[in-house]
Amino acid sequence: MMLEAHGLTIPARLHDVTAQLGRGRVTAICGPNGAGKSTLLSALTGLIAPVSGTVTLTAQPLDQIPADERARRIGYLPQTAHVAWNLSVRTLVGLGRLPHRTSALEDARVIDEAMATMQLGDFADRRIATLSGGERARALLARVLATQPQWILADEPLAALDLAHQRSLVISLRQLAQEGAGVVLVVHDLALAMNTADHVVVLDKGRVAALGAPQKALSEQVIAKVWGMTARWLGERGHQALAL
Ligand SMILES: Nc1ncnc2c1ncn2[C@@H]1O[C@H](COP(=O)(O)OP(=O)(O)OP(=O)(O)O)[C@@H](O)[C@H]1O
Repeated sequence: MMLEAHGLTIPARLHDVTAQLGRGRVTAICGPNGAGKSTLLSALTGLIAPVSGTVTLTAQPLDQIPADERARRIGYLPQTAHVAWNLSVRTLVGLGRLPHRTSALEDARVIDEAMATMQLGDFADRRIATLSGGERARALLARVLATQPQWILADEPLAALDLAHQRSLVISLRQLAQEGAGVVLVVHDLALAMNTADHVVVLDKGRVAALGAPQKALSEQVIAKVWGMTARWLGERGHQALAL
């Protein structure tokens, strides 16, 4: 039930990165710009191959898992919100069903559910090009949810969202983790990572700088070393804020 990176190396991007990600929990990948977060996430989906090292899913090398099965098991939300075709929201979300061969009725039920989770009910017939950045981000995430993957790997899924939609997405992602999904998020907001994640991987210049429970991996010492900032955690656990 693990998605594991073993000694991943991609020259100038990742250096000997080893990390174990578990299902049933939310993992945050944090680090400064250029630290290798997006590279690690796409290597974990199998989209880019390391020069050395391997990624395994439940102990099986990712490159030995057929592409359609991989697409069913791992849902990936890239950082860019570019959509090549000006589809309706419902059609876009429906693309998430492509790796499955289920009935139209079942597909429709799952698509409705994914759109409801992302509060897209009113947008079903709208064209993607007419949406705001945050609405588009929610539609792309609904497409990932429509796949019902065991793993959700999302690169900055909260960046374009307003406060209320951030909150509701965090609750949905935590709920999915509770139901057994492995949720892996690239997150810049360290307070969000501290309050939301069960496990944090901190990257710095392509290497793992810290790893573990958020209190440990995002300690004031780690923040000083990796981000070069003097910062102090305030507030109670689960509701912490970072004072700079
Ligand atoms: N396609 C590529 N070819 C070569 N180098 C790349 C490529 N994509 C990214 N890089 C470099 O690899 C390093 C890691 O990039 P990556 O996008 O993984 O960082 P990141 O931590 O996600 O950054 P950010 O917070 O800015 O999104 C950076 O130095 C970047 O310039």
